This record gives sequence, structure tokens and C-alpha cells, in this order.
Amino acid sequence: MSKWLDDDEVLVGEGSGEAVQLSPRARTLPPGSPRSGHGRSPLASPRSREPVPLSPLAKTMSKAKQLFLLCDKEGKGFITKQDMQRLQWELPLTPEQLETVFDSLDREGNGYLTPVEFNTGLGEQVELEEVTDLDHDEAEEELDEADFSQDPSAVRFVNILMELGTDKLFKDQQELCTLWCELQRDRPEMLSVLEGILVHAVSHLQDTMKERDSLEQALRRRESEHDQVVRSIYEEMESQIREEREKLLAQDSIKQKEKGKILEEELRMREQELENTLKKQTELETRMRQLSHEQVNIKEQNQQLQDLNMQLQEQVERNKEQLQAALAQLNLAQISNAQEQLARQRNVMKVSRNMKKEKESLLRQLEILRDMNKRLRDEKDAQQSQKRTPNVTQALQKRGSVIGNYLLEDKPMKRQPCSADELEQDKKTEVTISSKKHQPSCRVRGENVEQTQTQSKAVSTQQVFKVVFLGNSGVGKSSFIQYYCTGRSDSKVSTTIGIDFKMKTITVDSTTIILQLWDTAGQERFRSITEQYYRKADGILAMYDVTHSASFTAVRGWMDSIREKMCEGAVLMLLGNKLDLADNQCREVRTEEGQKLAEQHQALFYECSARNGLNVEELMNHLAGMLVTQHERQCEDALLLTETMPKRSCCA
Ligand SMILES: Nc1nc2c(ncn2[C@@H]2O[C@H](COP(=O)(O)OP(=O)(O)OP(=O)(O)O)[C@@H](O)[C@H]2O)c(=O)[nH]1
Repeated sequence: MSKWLDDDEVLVGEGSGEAVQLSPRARTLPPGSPRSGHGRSPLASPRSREPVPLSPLAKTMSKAKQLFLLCDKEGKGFITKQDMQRLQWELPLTPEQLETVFDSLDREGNGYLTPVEFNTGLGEQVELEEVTDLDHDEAEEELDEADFSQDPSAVRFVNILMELGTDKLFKDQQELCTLWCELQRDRPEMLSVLEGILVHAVSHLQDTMKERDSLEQALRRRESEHDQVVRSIYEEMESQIREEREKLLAQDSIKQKEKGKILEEELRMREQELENTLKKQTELETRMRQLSHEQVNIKEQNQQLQDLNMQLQEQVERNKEQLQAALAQLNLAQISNAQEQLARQRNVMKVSRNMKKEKESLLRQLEILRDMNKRLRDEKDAQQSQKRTPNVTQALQKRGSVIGNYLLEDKPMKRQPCSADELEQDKKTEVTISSKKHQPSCRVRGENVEQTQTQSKAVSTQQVFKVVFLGNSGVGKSSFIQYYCTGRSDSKVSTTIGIDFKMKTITVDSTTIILQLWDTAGQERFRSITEQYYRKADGILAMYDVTHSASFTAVRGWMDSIREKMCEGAVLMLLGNKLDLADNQCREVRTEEGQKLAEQHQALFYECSARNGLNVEELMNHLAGMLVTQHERQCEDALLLTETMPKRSCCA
């Protein structure tokens, strides 16, 4: 144990583990001491000036303290069973033995050892060993005593010591005995001095020992008090630490709860975001699938289009070839067209020449009519005057009213030619017509002029009405006229070029009238010619094909144009032809549409068939009646106008 302490220090104490340093006390012999003893007794020994060796207990305490510090490396102030295991490198003990030592030291059984418990317990254990060691030393001393008991002087000295009661004080009695023997032999006078010194020393030693004992007791008391104080401080500190720990735990738990709530909220938000993200992902995947599907479709379509493109390119090539062939044909057609156009121009020139001639003839007819009108007035005046003076009649007649002569002689009037060419070409179709009002006769061209009624009497009731047929090419104008005039239908009717006409004589309410049926060409190129004819027509028949909507669309234009240019008082009729085909799902123009258009233009409306003659007769009778009525109204108006006008101006 001396290796842990300096030689001049003494550690005493028990339980607390804290050694109390006592100042080294010089235990010197009085001056003049002959020689120092051998080791153990301080008396008259040269080594008595050396520091007093430590007591076993102090050494134990010091050792215990160091062992405790070794275990409590962290400086906790106590050690556990695990800390105790660190001593297995310092002490020759196994871990199990160390555990046993710990259990024996931990008398309270709380699982840890304070420094007091450790040092006290260890000290007690070491004391037992010391006691054992002391017994061993005593045995050795007894052996030594046995050595010097043979000397009578030594025996005597021992007896003296025993008498003094110091036999227990000096453990190294052999040196004293040797000193005693040497003094007795060499300086017997010094024996009394030695004895005095011994007595003095003994008393001093005894006092010192008593003082030491009292100090040790005081020290133990203080140590126990200190231990108690330290223990109470420890306990207080432990309770404070526990409270603080609980407080901290409580604060931590509140904070952790708040943090937990925040984290839960955050977690919820994250979950929401995650759900949204997952939804978006699902949508995107769906969209991706759709897109890929569409892409596949588009690829297929692309492929198809490429194939189609190839086919089209091939077709284009073929078409190019065909186009070139067509161009060649077109050139040929253009040449033939130019030739045809020349021929048409010639025809137009011819027609216009005819029209000019017709105009001149009409003018001449007008002149004749005026002339006749004048004569009729003269005759009327003559008749009136004859009524008043019957003898005058004969004279007037004689004076020569041309009309009167014609009437008396029953001589037919010479007709004025409508068209010079036509009159020359077809002389056999002459018809002599006259009227009560002495309308002039006229000669017309026509293949089927029907003379239904001719009266041999001088006064004829026949009137001529000019009826013009209009409409697109192919609607059946020529066929209609053909059927009306002949009562037959002909499927092979050639298209009309320019103008053609036929005549038909009919009787309406005992009035015989002649209908001049003007058949116009429906082709657009003759439009300007046809317009000339319906300007002065008495009746206009605008025709369309009920099985051909384009013809109905065209007839609207015709109707507008007719309305603009037709004479006042002329009768307008809208005709839907080819009614025989309307039942075979071929009808393209409904009856209501035709009626509506007719109403818009204040026109009569019929649907008919030039093939089977449906409604043909009826509508023409209706038209004729309207014409007669209209004519009579015009005549009445004219008569009224004439009567109201002064005679001079009338004649003029
Ligand atoms: N089924 C049927 N066919 C008709 C009728 N009317 C005329 N057609 C036929 O229609 C075709 C044309 O008839 P056209 O009389 O030449 O016609 P369009 O209006 O005179 O013709 P353009 O002279 O060119 O103005 C002929 O083949 C006729 O047979 C009808 O009522 N019924």
C-alpha cells in the first residue's frame, strides 16, 4: 500500500473514503541516545527520524478511494455492478467474484454504491485480513522472543518492560533489548537513564495514543455526520433531479404532443398531396394509354393515307393521260364549236331578220287597224245618222267603207304576214279570221293549225290570242303544244331552235277564238330572242318539270323576268309538267311549292302531263276563258276611253 502514498504522509479515516492527512510527527529520542534501533520501535532507533509508516487502515482507505475512482470514471458519484467490473484488471478477482463483492457491499440493495458504502465495506473486509496478518506477525515476534529469551539480561529487560506496562507499546522489543544488553555491558550507569527515558516515552506514548483514539472517535463522528449530510444532500439532489426530470419529461411530452399534432397535420397534407399525385398519375397514365392508342390509329390512318396517296398518284397519272386525250378532243370540239357558233350566228341573223320583218308587218297591221277603226267610226256615224235619216244609209255604204264592203260582200280580208319567211314557206295553213270588232286577219305558220269553227257569215266571232310558252329546255313545251293541237304525244320531240308556233281555234262560251301558241326555245342561248316574244303576249305559260327541281329553280327566274316585262292585263299561268312521272317516286317539286310560287306572282297554277294529256284541255280552256274575259274588259275600257276622248283627237 505504500506505493499509493508518500512516506511522510499518514492517511486515517473510515467510511468516507476521504483520508485525513496528519502532519508527520517527529518521534525523536532524547539527545545522546547511543544508537538507533532496528525498524519497528521508534525508541532510540536511528530510523525513528524517518516518517512513520501508514497504518493499514489508512492504506486501505486510500486504496479504496483509488479503486472507487477507477470504477467511477464518469464522475457520477456512485458506481454500479457494471462499473465494478472495471476492477478485474486491478484486482485478481473474476467477474463473478467482483459481483459477489458488489452484492456484499450493497447492503441497502439499491443497485449502486456510494463512496461511503464502498470504502466502509471494503475497509471492513480489509481489516479482517489485517487482523489475520497481525496474528501472523505476533507469531513471528514470539519466535524472535524465543530467540533472545535465552539471554538472562534480555529476559530481565523484558520483565522490566512488562513491569512498566510497555510490552505492548513497543513491538520491536528486540532492538530495545539489544540496546539494554549493550548498555548493561558497556555503560551500566546509563541503564537508569534509559529506563527513565523509557518511562517518559511510555507515558508520552500512552498520552498520544489516548489523544489519537479521541481524535479518531471525533473523526468518525464527523465522518458519520458528514456522511449523513452528504447522504441527505444526495437524496435531496436525487429528488430534485427526479423532479426536474419529471418536469422535463412533462414539458417534453407537451412539446412532443404539439409536434405530434403538427407532424400529423403535415402527414395528412402529405397524404392528400400523395393522393392527388396518384390521381394525376392515374389520369396521366390513362391519357398516355389513349394517346398511344390514338397514335396506333394515326399510324394506321397514315398507312392508309399513304396507300391512298399512291393510288391517287397513279390515278393522277392516268387522269393526266386522259386529260391530254381530252385536250386533244377539246381542240377538236372547239373547232367544231366554232363552226357551230358560226352556224348559230347565221341562224340568229336569220331570226332577227325575220323579227324585223314581223315588226314591219305588225306595224302595217297596226296601220290597217287604225284605218279600219277610223272607217268603223265613220260607219258607226253613218249608221247612227241613217237611223236618224234612213235614206242616208245607202249613201254612206256606197261612199265605201272598206269593212262594210267586206261585210256586205262576205269577202275575206287579206291577212298580213306575220313572218315573211314563214308565210312563204307554208301557204297552205292560211286561216281567215275576223271579229265583230273587225280585227285584222293574219297568216301564220304551223303544222297543225286546227280550224274548229268557220262561219260563212260575214260577221265572225273569232279572236286571235298570242300565247307564249316559256321554261327550261326539256320541260315539255313542244310536247304540250303538240298534244294540245293533235291530241297525240310523241316521245321523240326535237329541241326547239329559236321560235316556233302553232295555232288552235276553240270556242269559249259561244265565242270562237284562235290561240297562237308560240313555242320558245328553252336553251339559254335563245333567251334574248324569247324575251322579245313574251313582251306583247296575251297569255304566258311558264313551265317546269315536276321531276326536275332545277327546272323549278329556273322557272322562278322566268317568273320574275315575265312579271317585269309582260303587258298589263296579260294572263300568266305556271305549269308543272310531266305529272305522269310524279307517282313513280320521281317527283322533286311538291305541288304546294308550285302553288306558292304561282300565288306570289298572281298567276294561275296547274300540274299536267303532255304525255297522257292530264289537265291539258282543262287548263287551256281556263286560260282561253281568262283571255276572253280579259280582252272584253280591255275593249270596254278602250270604248270608254274613246267615248270620253274628243273626236278630233281620236281621229288624229
Ligand atoms: N313522261 C313525260 N315525258 C314528257 C312530257 N313532256 C315532255 N316529255 C318528254 O320530254 C322530252 C323533252 O320534251 P320537249 O317537248 O322537247 O321539251 P321542250 O321544253 O320543248 O324543250 P326545248 O325545245 O329544248 O325547249 C321529250 O323526250 C318528251 O317526250 C310528259 O308530260 N311526260
